[in-house]
Order: sequence, then structure tokens, then C-alpha cells
Amino acid sequence: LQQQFDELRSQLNTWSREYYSLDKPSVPDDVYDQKYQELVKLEKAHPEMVTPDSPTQRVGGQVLTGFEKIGHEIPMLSLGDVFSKEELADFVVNLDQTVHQQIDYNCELKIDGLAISLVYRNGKFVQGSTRGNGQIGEDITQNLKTINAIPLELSEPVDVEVRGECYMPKASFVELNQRQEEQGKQIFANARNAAAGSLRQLDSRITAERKLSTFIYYLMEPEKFGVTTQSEALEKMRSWGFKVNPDYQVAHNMDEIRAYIDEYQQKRASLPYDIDGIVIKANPFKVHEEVGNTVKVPRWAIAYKFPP
Ligand SMILES: COc1nc2nc(N)nc(N)c2nc1C
Repeated sequence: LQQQFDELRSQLNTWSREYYSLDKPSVPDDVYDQKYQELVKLEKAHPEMVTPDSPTQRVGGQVLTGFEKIGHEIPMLSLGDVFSKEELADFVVNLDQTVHQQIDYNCELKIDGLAISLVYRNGKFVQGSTRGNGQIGEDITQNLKTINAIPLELSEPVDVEVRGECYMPKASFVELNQRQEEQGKQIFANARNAAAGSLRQLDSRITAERKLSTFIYYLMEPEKFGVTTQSEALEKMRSWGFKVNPDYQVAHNMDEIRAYIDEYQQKRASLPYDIDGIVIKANPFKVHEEVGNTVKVPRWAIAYKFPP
């Protein structure tokens, strides 16, 4: 019986990773649903066999009276901002000079959402939290479990913490405000506020209705996994089953960085989610160690903000 449960859960979690995080389903929906119903029935007959990583445990649970505080062992930093390509060029020249070499930069879309941290033990999702003030965040594990893009079980049994952005896709935002308006409830000014409000729900069933998603962009302690650059880290996290934004690009100089910025300034309106800029990061992690962080922001990354 235990083996039956393990196989069902593991199979469903694998299919779910392929569908939601890798966007490459290997079975049709009805096959997934049929297997899912099999697990629901089996868990009803043997409730003592239910585990937190079961796909049936994504929604529900008790309504919380508040959120526990979570201390971030490694502070969750924000990013320094620049508002022109000239300022950006200064940042790049300065960093190259500091490390006495022309380094590669990983260019990424700056998703306009809410920073989150996800902790996995033995490949299982155990805790999720908000950034808070950078040192202390809120435990929103229950709400994050309702987000299908967040894997309950990774493809490898690793102990890892990753960080990323939880966001509300533009389509979900429009639909939510229409629903709110029809029900005479508050409407949200923008998708970022809507995502924040949805993650702060004490009843995770409400969070589950908000159709949130994530893009994971930060692998903690990459040296533990033999990863030496930011672009490798993104691919490693994708291989484990995290949803990683595919539109990143390694740039070798300022011209390539400018080209990437221009490309996504053009594409911005057509993207299915809000971005408020581009994040440029030194690609080699050696450089991150060399230059470190200030109290608030990394010295190896900068956010180029689009004009409003
Ligand atoms: C290194 O710290 C960060 N990196 C990021 N990367 C991307 N792509 N988007 C973000 N919003 C972001 N935010 C932070 C604080």
C-alpha cells in the first residue's frame, strides 16, 4: 500500500512539474485527472497515509489567524537601480575595473511581483516566505502550496533554498478585477498589489483562486551543486522543476546589454506578465564572492528600470 501511495504521488508530481514548470506536459490532462482521482480515493480510504507533498494537499487546510515570522539566515536583499543606459554603462565599467577583467553579464527580465523564498528538504517543499524587511519575513507556505508553478517535489532529493518572484499574470489580473467589481469588492491598482494581497490571505482557498505564478532566479549556495555561473544556476533550477524565465541572455559587453534592453523594451507590452526593468548580473559567481553586497543590495547586480 505504501508503495502504491509513493508511486501515485511521485508520478503526479512529475507530470505536474512537466506541465506547470517546464511547460512540456508528457500526458494529456485526462490521464493526469484520472490518476489524481485514484489518489484522492485511496487517501479517503487511508487518511493516515496522506503526506504534505501529495498534490491533493495544495489547497485547503485550516484558515490561519496570522502568519509566523521567519528569519532569513542569508538576508533577502533588494537591488540597486539605474534609470539610464549611461548610468548602467558606468556600473558595468566600474565592476569590470574592480575585478580587472571584462566579465560576462547575465541579463534577466525584472518581474514586477513579490520576492519569495522557498526551502526544500530532500527534494520536498517545506517552507515558503516573503522578503519582509529582508531579515524577517512571513511564513506563507500554505498559500504558496496553492501555486501550481511551485513544485511540491523536485526531480532530485536536494536540500536547497531558492528565491524568486511570485507574480500575477496580466490575464489573471484583468479577470480578478472584473470578478471583484461584479462582487462590489475592492479592485487592485496593479498586478503587483493583487499578487501581494493574494499571498497575504489567511484562507489559502482564496489564494488558490487568484492564479498566481512564479519565476525563480536565485540559487542559494550554488557551490554546493557545482554551479559556477548565474546562467548555469537558472538551468539547474529549471532541471529540478522550478519555473525559470527562459528570456535571459548572457551578454559579453555593453553593446549586447543595450541590445537586450532595447529588445525587451519593445516586447514589454506583449509579455503575459508585468516587468518594470531588466536585471544585469555578473555571470561568474566568483565575482559575486569578490565584490559581495552592501547592507541593502548586491554589488554584482543592478536593475535598469524602464521609464514609467
Ligand atoms: C539578485 O537579486 C534579485 N534578482 C532578481 N532577478 C530578477 N530577474 N528579477 C528580480 N525581480 C530580482 N530581484 C532581486 C532582488
